[in-house]
Amino acid sequence: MTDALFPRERAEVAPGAVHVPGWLGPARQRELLDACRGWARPPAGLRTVRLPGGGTMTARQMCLGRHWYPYGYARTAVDGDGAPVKPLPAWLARLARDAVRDAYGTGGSGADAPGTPGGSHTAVRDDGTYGIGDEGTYGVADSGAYDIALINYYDVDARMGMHRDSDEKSPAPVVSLSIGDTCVFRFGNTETRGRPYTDVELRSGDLMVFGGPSRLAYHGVPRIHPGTAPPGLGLTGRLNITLRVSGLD
Ligand SMILES: O=C(O)CCC(=O)C(=O)O
Ligand SMILES: [Fe+2]
Repeated sequence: MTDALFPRERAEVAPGAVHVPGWLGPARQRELLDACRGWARPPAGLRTVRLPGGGTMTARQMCLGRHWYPYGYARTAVDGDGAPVKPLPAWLARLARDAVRDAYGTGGSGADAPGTPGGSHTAVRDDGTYGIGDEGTYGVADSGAYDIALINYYDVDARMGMHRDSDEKSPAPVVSLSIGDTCVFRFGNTETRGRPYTDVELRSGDLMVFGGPSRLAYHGVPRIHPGTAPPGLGLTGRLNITLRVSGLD
């Protein structure tokens, strides 16, 4: 009921960090969920990530394109079963580009309406670069294609501590897609793990893009709200897909 009274709107959480609620429609969420179930199977499937300090991450993870481990990228699951990482499909790389366009433009057409132009104020320029207004390209202009996906699965008790996505060489924005249970996503600043930060509720289908001045901001997931996934989706817990440009050869 609250949804109907107060529709959630696109919001710039920090400069270059944009939340687009409901960007993925129900059909697109189900497609992504099905794809994730396939990628989660071995080889190089879902794994528990061990941290150098001896702890483990509570969110379990799998990767496409390149394998992320603390703290770098490899072509094989070096801290898992050692198998070659699965390729990032072209459709997922295109989805990332569309996400950047829609987050930094004004069209908000959503991923269920492919090809819908972003509107007269779209931030996609003639030379193919993006930006909010005239503030800059936020690192997209010179970047190559989106070539990495990190996919995190959170059960009810999983969290992610405040960290920066800093193992990529490209300044291109990080694209984050959420499926399943709602979470609290904490978006902070580039200096410290602490305040100031903004807590954003990410629900199934929501998009977050963070680039430009926010590309290296600390962020984390302090909490999952159990049982909040859309009833028809058939997922217990939360999946998050972050898409990145590696800038690696
Ligand atoms: O689950 C999320 O929303 C954030 C994931 C994240 O920060 C990461 O994979 O680096
Ligand atoms: Fe991150």
